[in-house]
Formats: sequence, C-alpha cells, structure tokens
Amino acid sequence: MAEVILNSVIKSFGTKRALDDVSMTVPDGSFVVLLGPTGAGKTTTLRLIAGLEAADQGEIRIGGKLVDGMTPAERNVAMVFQQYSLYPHLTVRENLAFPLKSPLLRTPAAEIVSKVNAVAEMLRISHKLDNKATALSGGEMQRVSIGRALVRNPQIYLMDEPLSSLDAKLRSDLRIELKNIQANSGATLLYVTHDQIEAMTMATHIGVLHEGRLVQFGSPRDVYERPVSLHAAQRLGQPRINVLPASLFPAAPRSAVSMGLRPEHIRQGAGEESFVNRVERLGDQTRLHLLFRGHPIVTVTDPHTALSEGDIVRIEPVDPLYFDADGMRCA
Ligand SMILES: Nc1ncnc2c1ncn2[C@@H]1O[C@H](COP(=O)(O)OP(=O)(O)OP(=O)(O)O)[C@@H](O)[C@H]1O
Repeated sequence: MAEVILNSVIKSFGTKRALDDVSMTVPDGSFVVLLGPTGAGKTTTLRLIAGLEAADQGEIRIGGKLVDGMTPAERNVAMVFQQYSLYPHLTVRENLAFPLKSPLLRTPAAEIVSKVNAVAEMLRISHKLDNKATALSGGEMQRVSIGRALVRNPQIYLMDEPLSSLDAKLRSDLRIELKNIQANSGATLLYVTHDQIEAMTMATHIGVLHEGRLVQFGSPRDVYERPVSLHAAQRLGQPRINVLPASLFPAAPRSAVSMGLRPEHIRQGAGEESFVNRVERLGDQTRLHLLFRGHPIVTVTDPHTALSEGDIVRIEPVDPLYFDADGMRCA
C-alpha cells in the first residue's frame, strides 16, 4: 500500500479551473474522504491520481514515485465509479476474475477461484456468480464493480460515490465492510461522497474541497468541531448546523458576523424564549423545529419529549462557532 502526495496541483478544463493549487498528503493506510458541493473538484482529484486526466501543473506521487506520464495500469490503482462499469457479456464470476487475469499479475487459477469466491461472499452476490452482468439489479451491478476493485491488490483504492445507488440497508452494511477491509488490509483509500454518515463513520481523514481548493484536511472530529469556515462547517452534521446572525444571542466576538450552532449546542430549559414550530419524531431521536426571533433553528431533544407544536421552550447556545464577514471562523 502507499502514500499519495499532491503537490500544488492545478487542473483546468477550458477556462474552468477544476483544481486550484491543491496540496494534500494521503497517508499510507488511511481512509480519506473528500467532501464538497457539486463541482468542487472531488472527481477530478480522483481522476488525476488514477491517471485518467493529466495535471496542468504540480506533482502527484504514489508511494514516493512521481507518476506523471504513467498509465493508469502502471500506477496500480483500482477505481470504483458511481456508475457501474462491467463487461455486460461476461458472467459475474468472469467480471470479478477479469482484473486477476491480467498478464501482468499472472495469478494462479486456484487463487483466482478463492479470491472471487471470498469477495462474492462478502458482497453477498455468491448466488449470482453465473448470471450475466446484464441480468443483475443496479445494486448488484454496483456490488460487482466494488468486487472487481477488491479482488486486486492495488497500491490505492479510489472510489467515487460507490454506495450511492444502493438501498439504505446495503449501504450501511457495505459501509462497515469497506471500513473493515481498509482497517484489516492496511489499504489506502480515497473516497468521494456526499453522504456525511459515510464520511463520519469511515474516514480517518476528511478533505473539504470548495471551488477547486482544499480548504481543510483533518480528522472527522476536527472538521466537525473545529471547521475552518462556515462552508466546512456545513459539510458535516445531520441535522445541519444552524447559521444565525451573530448578534442574535449575547457575547458574540466583535469580528463575528454569523454564528453556527450545531443542534447539540442548544441547551433547552434556560435562556431565551423560542416557539416550537414542529416536533419531528424519528424514533431514536426527536427533532425540534424552532422559530427564534424570525429565524428557524433545528435542535434535537429527548425522544419522548412532551413538547408539541405551539409550545414555548427556552434555549441558550453552548459553545457556538463564530464566523467573520468572509465566512472564516473567528472563534
Ligand atoms: N471533462 C471535463 N470537461 C469540462 N469540465 C469539466 C470536466 N470534468 C470536470 N469539469 C468541471 O470541473 C469542475 C470540477 O468537477 P468535478 O467533477 O471534479 O466536481 P465534483 O466535486 O466531483 O462534483 P460532483 O459532486 O457533482 O461529482 C466542475 O466545474 C466541472 O464542470
């Protein structure tokens, strides 16, 4: 497995700068999740590392080696796309075995059989091994795509929203499987998602991209608790962080223009009066949708709360985050 280093990487498409001076070290054996809104440059980052695009400027190193000019095969990376990419005329077994049959690898036949079986079992597609790829559901095809990356032993795995087409149950199972695979094999994994539960549960590090720039790189906890900007703060947390004028509650620092209050940073029962707009019972938690001086606020409360729509509840902020006029955190 290997470390990946991007050093001042720039990539434009026509006049559009997709990556703007990105430097990042993906440590050996880490699980790095890239977060960012659509168009932030996440997929471009993966494609540059894979060798499917060339950088305009800057360096990319995999395992210490400069990879400029190397083909995707020479880089020995396995990429899983959001959209499954299988050979339709081959069976599931043949699709899974395909990467191992590369003349470069010279994998013994018995090893191919055992690897294919092990991966099929893990992804729960053993019963479909003899089906043609076209005779599978979307979720099954995506599992085969993931399987094709897992049978190999690449230097790094690059995955672009690999679970987004799966149903919720399978997604949560595979989240755990992928995390286990990474933890047990010591694989280096770079993973793009819009799903913050995936980001929080799987990542050892999160990279936040915004308009082609890497604005923060740190542990999930770091990014959640100490976001560098309002933008980074909004990438994590469900319900989302409440963004309010800084002056709404007392004690804001001078430079602060807005305050960010995560749902758990609102203490109930003390402070200012707020109106309960809606009580949303989700089973394991109950969300309160409040209206405070004309501003909507979402917080979480006791699942069995007696509060109901139209009630008044007192709230006060605990450890709010403050941001300046440029959206950078100032306290
Ligand atoms: N082949 C291309 N030709 C032209 N523009 C491109 C190409 N690939 C990417 N771009 C542009 O580069 C920018 C970054 O795109 P990229 O796909 O990396 O974003 P992303 O963060 O992965 O977004 P999404 O979450 O929608 O996948 C976007 O403005 C996109 O339109």
